[in-house]
Amino acid sequence: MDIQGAQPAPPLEGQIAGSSGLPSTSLAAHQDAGVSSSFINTFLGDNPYFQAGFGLMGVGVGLTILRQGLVFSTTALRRRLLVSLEVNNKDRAYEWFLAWLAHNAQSAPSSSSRRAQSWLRSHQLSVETAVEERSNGSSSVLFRLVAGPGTHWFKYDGAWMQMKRERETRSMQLMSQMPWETVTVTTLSRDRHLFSKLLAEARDLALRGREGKLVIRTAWGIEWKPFGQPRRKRPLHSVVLDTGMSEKVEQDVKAFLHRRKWYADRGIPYRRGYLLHGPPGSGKTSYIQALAGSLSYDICLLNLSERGLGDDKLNHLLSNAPERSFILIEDVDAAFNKRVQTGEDGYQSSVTFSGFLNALDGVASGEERIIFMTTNHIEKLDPALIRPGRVDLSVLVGDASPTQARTLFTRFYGGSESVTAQEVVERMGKRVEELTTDEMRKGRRISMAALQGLFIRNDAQDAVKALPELFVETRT
Ligand SMILES: Nc1ncnc2c1ncn2[C@@H]1O[C@H](COP(=O)(O)OP(=O)(O)OP(=O)(O)O)[C@@H](O)[C@H]1O
Repeated sequence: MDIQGAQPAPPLEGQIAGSSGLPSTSLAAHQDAGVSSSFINTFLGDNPYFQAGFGLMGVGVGLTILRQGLVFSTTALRRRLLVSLEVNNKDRAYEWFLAWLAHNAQSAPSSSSRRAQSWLRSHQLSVETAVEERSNGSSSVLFRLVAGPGTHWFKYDGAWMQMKRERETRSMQLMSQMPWETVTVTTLSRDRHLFSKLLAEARDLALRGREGKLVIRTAWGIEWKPFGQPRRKRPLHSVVLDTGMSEKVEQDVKAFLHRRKWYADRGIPYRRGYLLHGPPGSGKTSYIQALAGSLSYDICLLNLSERGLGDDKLNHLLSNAPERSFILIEDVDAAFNKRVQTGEDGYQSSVTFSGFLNALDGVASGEERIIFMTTNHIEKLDPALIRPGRVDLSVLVGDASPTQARTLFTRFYGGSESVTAQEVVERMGKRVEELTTDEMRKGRRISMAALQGLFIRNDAQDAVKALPELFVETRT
């Protein structure tokens, strides 16, 4: 092939003029225009660089339009076909959902629950450590693998779901100093009804784990957070108080709980304060925990010496305790006996005595509130603290009375099927009561905690023998 012949002839001025369609007389007049037109044509039509630039630009624009079209149609499709659920770690459902997912991941797919077949499709896992208490009192530490930050897939009730766990690393929750986290679950729109089922299952699983358990919360900044795993409830009758005392407190709390409307009708703040005072080891704390458990209440443990706790935070915490919970302030005498609260390390808390009094009965107090305070030294308490309205019922929980000692003995060693064994226990129980009465006449006492220790260490006969040695002179 003749390559020369195939090349276009170089353009001539005449050809350009001719091609413009002008008569030859106007050629001179339009010479300038012809020159520039020729220049543009040369530049646009024949310059390979310019042609390539235009081509590239065209391709770029085309691609951008295509991409935007794709984004647009994907978004539209997502909107129509997919549905997402977002839960952040401020919400209680967050923990429930992760625990539910971990639970099903461990038991699937041979799980007895066919509906909740779910398992993690991911290599990004986080560990959660839990302490499991067994019915015989022993406990073991369990590691549960939960979905870590990243993308995971699971199947629930026949529907595939994508779960994205994201952690915000640049900002922290102000009070708890925990990072913000979000879980987004996405599935097909037609399966949206599964979200509420799934959340209900997660909630039920969490609550089932708490059934028969007592949740103890402590303050984290201005929030109440569970402290450790829920504990097994202690039966109320296992805390042996002096005759009628347990019933007195229990009935008072129950009566209060039934009088919500009565308080509202009279415009009285719906709150009640209890003070349990007495020597160490007499069962004050155990009783409050057992009572909370028997009423299906939780405990919010408030430490007034806590670093960083000021009047404002205290006020907020007391006004925003979770529903169905007792606020427990232990050793309240230690906190304010000099009206300045000093921690063991010399740290002085910024909670002031007047701030505490205001928080107890200030205007900001929340709806229902039950506060229990304990002390070993009621005489050290400021009268302002124990006046009615702040403390409505004050109960002395003392050292073991003869009846208490005998009841505790029977609880430890009784319960035999055999009549003769029961008789022996009964006889020895009476002996414990006599011994205790004798010692008390001499002005000597024993705490319930010491009795419990004695009964744990010895069999019935040895316990009765060793009993007199444990009495101490009455405390002044
Ligand atoms: N009345 C009681 N009945 C049964 N057990 C008791 C009783 N009193 C104390 N105990 C046992 O003694 C231990 C200590 O009890 P607890 O902490 O409740 O006493 P406390 O009065 O709150 O003591 P402190 O004033 O030192 O805080 C617990 O293990 C508890 O089981």
